[in-house]
Parts: sequence; C-alpha cells; structure tokens
Amino acid sequence: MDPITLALLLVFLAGATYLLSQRRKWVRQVDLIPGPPAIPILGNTWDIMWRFKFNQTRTMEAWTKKYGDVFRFWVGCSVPVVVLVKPEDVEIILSSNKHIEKSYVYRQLHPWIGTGLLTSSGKKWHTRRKLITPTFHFRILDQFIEVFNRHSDILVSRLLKTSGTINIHEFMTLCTLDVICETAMGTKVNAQKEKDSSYVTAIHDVITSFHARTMKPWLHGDALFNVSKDGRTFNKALTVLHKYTRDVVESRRRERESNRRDSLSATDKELGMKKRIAFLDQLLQASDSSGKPLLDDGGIQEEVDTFMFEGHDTTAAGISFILYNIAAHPEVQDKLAEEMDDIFGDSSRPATSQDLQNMKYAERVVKESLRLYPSVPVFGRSIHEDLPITGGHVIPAGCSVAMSVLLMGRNAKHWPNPEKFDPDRFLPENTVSRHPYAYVPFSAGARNCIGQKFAMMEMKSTVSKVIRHCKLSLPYPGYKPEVEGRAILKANDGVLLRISPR
Ligand code: HEM
Repeated sequence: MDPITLALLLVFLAGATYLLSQRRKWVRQVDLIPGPPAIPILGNTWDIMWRFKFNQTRTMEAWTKKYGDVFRFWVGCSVPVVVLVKPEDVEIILSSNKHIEKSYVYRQLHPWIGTGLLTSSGKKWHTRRKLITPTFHFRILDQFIEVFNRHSDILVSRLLKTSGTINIHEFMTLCTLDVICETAMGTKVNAQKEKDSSYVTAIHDVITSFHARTMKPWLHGDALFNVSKDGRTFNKALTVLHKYTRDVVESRRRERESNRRDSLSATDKELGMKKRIAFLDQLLQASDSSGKPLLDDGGIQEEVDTFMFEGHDTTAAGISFILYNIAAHPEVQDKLAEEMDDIFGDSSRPATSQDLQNMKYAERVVKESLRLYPSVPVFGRSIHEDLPITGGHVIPAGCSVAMSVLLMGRNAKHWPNPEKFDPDRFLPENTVSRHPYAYVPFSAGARNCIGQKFAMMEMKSTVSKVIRHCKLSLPYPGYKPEVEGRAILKANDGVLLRISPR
C-alpha cells in the first residue's frame, strides 16, 4: 500500500473511531433517562408494533406507569424520543423561546401544509405568526358565529333523523369541515349534504392515510411511503386538495383586484351587503406600508391548508368526545339543559356572542372533556442543546421531546380521582392551586394554538345547539370509547351515541 493511501486510510479510521465513540457517549447519555430496553436496529418500534398493537396511547400509559413522569424510547436505532408528563418539565420547554422547533414527525405534514405556521420554525415562523395573529381578533371571530349556527342547524336536523346507534365522529367531521371551509376560505363545500363530493372525499383520504402513516414507522421515510397503498392514496387526494385551495386563492385575489378597481362592486353597493371576511381575505389583505403584499399565493396557500388541517379534525374530535361525556353523565346533561333554558327560555333564536360568553357551565364541560380527551394528545419539539430538566435529568441535544397532554390530564398527582368527569374542576376557586402547565390542551407559550378562541367558540356553539334540541345517551350502559392517540385523538371504533329529540 502506498504511503498516501495508508495515510488516508488511517485518517478515515481515526475519524470513524472518533465519531463512533461520540455516538456511544451520546447513546449512553440518552439512556441515563429511564425507559424500555431497546433492541438493535428496531429500537422500541418493536414494542409499539407488536406488544401494544400500534396503540400509542396504551404504549405511553404502560411506559409512564413503569418508568415514571420522564422516560425515553427509541424509534428505530437513531431517533430517541423523551416523553415528558410533568408540568414542571413541560413548562421548561413551552415557556422558552429557544425550543420552538417542531420534532421530526411533523415532516410528514410537509407535503400537505408545507412549512406553514404549524410546521415552520425560525424567522419564517416569527414573521408568519406576527402576520396571522390579528386574523384571530375577536371582532373577526364574532362574525363566524352565524356560520357555526347555520352548520349546527344542519347537524341537528341530520342527528334527529337517525335511529339506533351512530358514530357521532362521522357527523362532526363533516360539520366542522363545512365550518372551516367557510371561515378559512369563504367557500361552501356542503360536506354535510354532499359527503361524496371530490373535495370531501379527498380530505377524508388525506387525513386517513396521514394517520395510517404515523402509526407505521416503516412508512415514515418518503421513499417507502410514496410507493405504499397509503402513500398513493395520500398523494392522489393531495392533488385534489391543492388544486382546490390554489384555485380559491387565485380567484379570491382576482376578485379583490377587480373590486379594488371598481371600488365597491355595484351589487354589493345596491344590496348594502356586508361581506363576511374569511381568514384567506385577511391574508390577501396583508401588505406592507408601500402596499406590497406580505405573502405570495404559495405562502397564503400554505396557511390556508394549515387551517384546513388543524382547524377541523381537532374540533371534530373535541366535540365528539364532549358529546360522549355528556351522554355518559346524565346529571351533567341536565345541568347543561338548564343553562340553555336560562339563556334561551322557549326561544329557538340562534346563539349570539354574548350567549356564548354566558355559557359558563358549558365552558367547564368543554374544558373537562379536553382534559380527558385532548384533541392533540401529544406535541413535539427538537432539542438542539443539552437541556437540564427536573429530577437531575438532562435531555441530550439531538433528542426529540414529546409532551403528553393526555397523560398529564390523567395524572392523579394533579387531578384527584382523574377518571371522574367533573366540570367543576374548572371553577375559578378550584384552579388557583393547580400548576399552570398541568392543563395545556392548546399548548402554551410562543407556539400555543392560534385558533384556541375560535375552537372554544365553535365547540360551545355546536354543543349548545345539540343540547337544546337533542337528548344524548350511550349505546349501552358503561360504554367507553377506546382512544388511540394519533396526531389527533381518535376512538378505535368511533364515538358511539344514541340521539332522541329533546
Ligand atoms: C379543539 C380544538 C383545537 C385544539 C385542542 C388545538 C390544539 C393545538 C395545539 C396543542 C397546538 C400546538 C401544537 C404543537 O406545538 O405542535 C396547536 C397549534 C396550532 N393550532 Fe390548534 N387546536 C385546535 C383548534 C384549532 C383551530 C380551529 C385552528 C384554526 C382555525 C387551529 C390552528 C392552529 C395553528 C395554526 C397552530 C400552530 C401555531 C403555531 O405554531 O404558531 N387550531 N393547536
């Protein structure tokens, strides 16, 4: 071997040995955090797939019972995930402006929502957050109450036509889809009336195949996913969704430009019509001091797609579990009906913004349901520098962190008798001594849910409409849906209910 080749080989071997020893050191540091023993190559993916039959919630419950409020597991052999269930640790992450980058799993959303508000980081996220925050001003939200009312009227009439046991989640998905299309894009897809339209089918297919992917670790990489059945369904449906939002954004921009030219269109003037402003209109409206648009059509489309994902599957799950909890607790249902009587009497008038504010008990019911059934059961961050947390643990740089709102909400240390559904946990006097990060279904800090107020209004409005017209009961005594914590909380066999007129 000539001396140059030998020297190169020695440099290579020295480099490889150094990297290997660094990696070993890092793995040892990660493994100082308690957690299930990992096997070569598959890590703990094996446990999730075979022992727990892909049920993330059951897996996390079993591991937190065994290893405590901080534990780690390995996805394959290279991705360590540290799960945090202690409010004090969750506070360290959420209250910091440093740890705002989302973890690797959010990359699976990129083909759909790109790097919009939910998935972006750094300067892009800061700029977008500043730009989009005014979009959720309460005056803007108030104009959506009419939309909530109109679509929940359709929901109630569909519910009253049912007999026997129904899966309420299917009804709620269509209702919240109608709401988000109208509020985010200003379009009507009539999902509740035409559930087989190409757009509604595409939303269903994208969400179903996205959830299927999150549960199958071997599909996390793009190469295998794109050739799999789930991947092909996802990509085909995505083409329909992207074309729809692209067309809406373009046509809305053209409409605005032509309206600007004509100042106010004759028909609007004649009718004296006050048009409702969708989120999309506000994004189109956003411009700098010289009148230059702050977002191009691609940027606007990312944000509209983000609202479409984050703004309807979450509320559909939220309302479904709220209605289940009401059905399971007749005393709660009676109290809610009383509150509605106090507010509306015999009138069938639609709810106003003031009515929603007066629904104090309904608000507690919504909050308590989100404690036990948070729509977003877990959210994640990437950690880029060693991070000390409580109990003397250090999360090494390079780990992903998963904050489990679901496990925190069911932790007896913070919620005595945690299985009990008790809306009065949220009476002001009962919340004062609770750790502020023990209840964060909408996350907290810089990256909290921008749609929180919208979601609370929609959930209260829809639940109150259902309670004013329907009586809810369980399919059989003691029924409890088995939850599965995917990106959005689901029940394995749906959320089953029976409906009768009130
Ligand atoms: C029950 C309903 C909802 C729940 C429980 C919920 C929960 C959450 C949570 C936990 C996050 C943080 C996720 C993370 O850190 O990865 C989040 C972020 C977000 N949510 Fe919601 N959400 C709901 C409804 C909505 C609605 C209706 C919209 C829009 C209309 C919305 C828009 C967003 C956006 C854009 C973000 C990203 C914010 C950012 O990173 O700056 N959400 N949501």
